Amino acid sequence: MRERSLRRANWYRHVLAVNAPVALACWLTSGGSLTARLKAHAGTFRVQVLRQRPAQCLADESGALGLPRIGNGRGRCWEREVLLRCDNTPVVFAHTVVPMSADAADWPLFSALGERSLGTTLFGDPMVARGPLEYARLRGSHPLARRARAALAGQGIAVPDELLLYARRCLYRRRQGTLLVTEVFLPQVAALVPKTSNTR
Ligand SMILES: C=C(O[C@@H]1C=C(C(=O)O)C=C[C@H]1O)C(=O)O
Repeated sequence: MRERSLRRANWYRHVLAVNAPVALACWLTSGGSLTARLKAHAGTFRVQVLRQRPAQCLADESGALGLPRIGNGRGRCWEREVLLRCDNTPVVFAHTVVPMSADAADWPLFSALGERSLGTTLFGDPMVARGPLEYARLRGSHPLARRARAALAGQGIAVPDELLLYARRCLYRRRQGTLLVTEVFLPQVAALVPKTSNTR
């Protein structure tokens, strides 16, 4: 039972429940496209694709996606993981899953995104409905905390296992499809400042 709890997070509808530092709470609760907000805080912005592959949904994702509980309780999905980089500094580890059962017409651009931001396809499409944000504090044992730390380690950036990472997730719907985006905010995001209007 303890092993299962280490792989899951408690997801809350209100950001106060995770007691995030103020500098992070502003990012966790920001409305609209995260891509657009990050671009407003950086000279350069990049989506670095880490992987896009078939995978099993994480233990605390199947329910959010409305997938039936099968076998070990986790359904098959398409998984996309990226680092969002501002002025080449990784600031967000993003993990997106789409149920394998989805019709290709539900998310027509998802499989061929490459380094284009997923946000540009979600926020530009009137057929996409966005659900409420949920927030969590990820312990070091959570799979997404481990993957975020591993991604940063691959860039020569060490994040201590004991450092709590704050995340948010949002369920998107289009036609009959669902898509779950989880964004893990990395410590470096707190240092971002808005570009001034006369910044070139
Ligand atoms: C949902 C958005 O798309 C962002 C880009 C992602 C990607 O390209 O995989 C994933 C999550 C988001 O941080 C957004 O910009 O709000």
